Amino acid sequence: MKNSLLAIGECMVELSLSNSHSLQHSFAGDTYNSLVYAKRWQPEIDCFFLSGIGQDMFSSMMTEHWKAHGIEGQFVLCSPDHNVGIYAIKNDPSGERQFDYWRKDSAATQLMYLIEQSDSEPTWPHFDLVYFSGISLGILAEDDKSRFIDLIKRLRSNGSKIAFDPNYRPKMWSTKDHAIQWLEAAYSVSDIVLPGFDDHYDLFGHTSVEEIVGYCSQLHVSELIIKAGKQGVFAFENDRAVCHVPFTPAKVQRDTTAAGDSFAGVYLACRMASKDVQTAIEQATGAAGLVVQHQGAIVEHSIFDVFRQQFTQAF
Ligand SMILES: Nc1ncnc2c1ncn2[C@@H]1O[C@H](COP(=O)(O)OP(=O)(O)OP(=O)(O)O)[C@@H](O)[C@H]1O
Ligand SMILES: O=C(O)C(=O)C[C@H](O)[C@H](O)CO
Repeated sequence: MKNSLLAIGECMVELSLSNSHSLQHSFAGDTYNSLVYAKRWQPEIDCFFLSGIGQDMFSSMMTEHWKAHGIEGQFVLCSPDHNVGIYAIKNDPSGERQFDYWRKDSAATQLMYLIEQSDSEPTWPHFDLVYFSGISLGILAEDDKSRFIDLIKRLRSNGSKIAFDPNYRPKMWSTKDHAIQWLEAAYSVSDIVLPGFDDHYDLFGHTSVEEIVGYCSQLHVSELIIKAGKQGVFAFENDRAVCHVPFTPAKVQRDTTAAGDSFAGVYLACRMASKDVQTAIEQATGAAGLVVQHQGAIVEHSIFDVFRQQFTQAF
């Protein structure tokens, strides 16, 4: 059992409309969501979040949220003059989500400056697995993106395994080529990559799983998990097909926010607990199938735990 997981990225205030048309809030962000689901699936994993927060009211409420979810925030850095970001979820009648953001210049965008200024990196322990995403990179200034990739390289050369989800958000990139440049940099420093088929279709025009595998092979990705929507999930290890897990539609699709994040969190937690790739995908798709039935990124703990207990009995 590998025991420590570090996720790097941005957690924001999440706003969504409740049934009564009043606003409800929570705290979410793609890599943070994955961390919460990893912790819920394998509570024995020590889950750490690395980000920037501010001195605003929402920053303190956010760190309380982390504590309540068992997420260790001791490496988080506090900016004296930047606040945390906000996003709002809009759902269409089929539950597909769209986001509006208020995150420009948020504290998380200052991460590289905050790390360097605090000189905290030498104090970090070894992390068995480090997880980041295209959003973790996309929020950073151009120079900071290179420094971030260098940080990942250092963690990797110190023995951490690296996992990456492209989570392509077109608005974060000036052009597709800009996104591709950094996605390639991220793939080349990662061991496990979890792309959506749509990410590769939108960015490269890939229309088959084989094309995606061919592309990732050049970048030496050793564990490739392709989430291909209704075609299911395809797994490859060192370019060799390992398994295909078919899509099982949820009873209702209320809000697809964090479907991919919960998938990633549960998948990585299972792999850290030495489960094989197929079992990890089956458990991850099960968890994501629950998450889409609920509003917001993080499903209420009690509902999720009951689900996990019942679902994992079958394994
Ligand atoms: N309606 C659904 N029913 C069951 N499972 C679903 C449904 N929608 C998504 N999933 C599961 O979630 C996984 C990830 O979904 P998807 O690729 O749409 O996420 P995503 O676009 O990365 O989402 P996000 O960026 O919000 O996290 C799918 O591979 C599937 O296993
Ligand atoms: O879009 C982002 O940056 C977010 O992290 C918001 C959502 O929680 C996330 O996208 C869901 O995958």
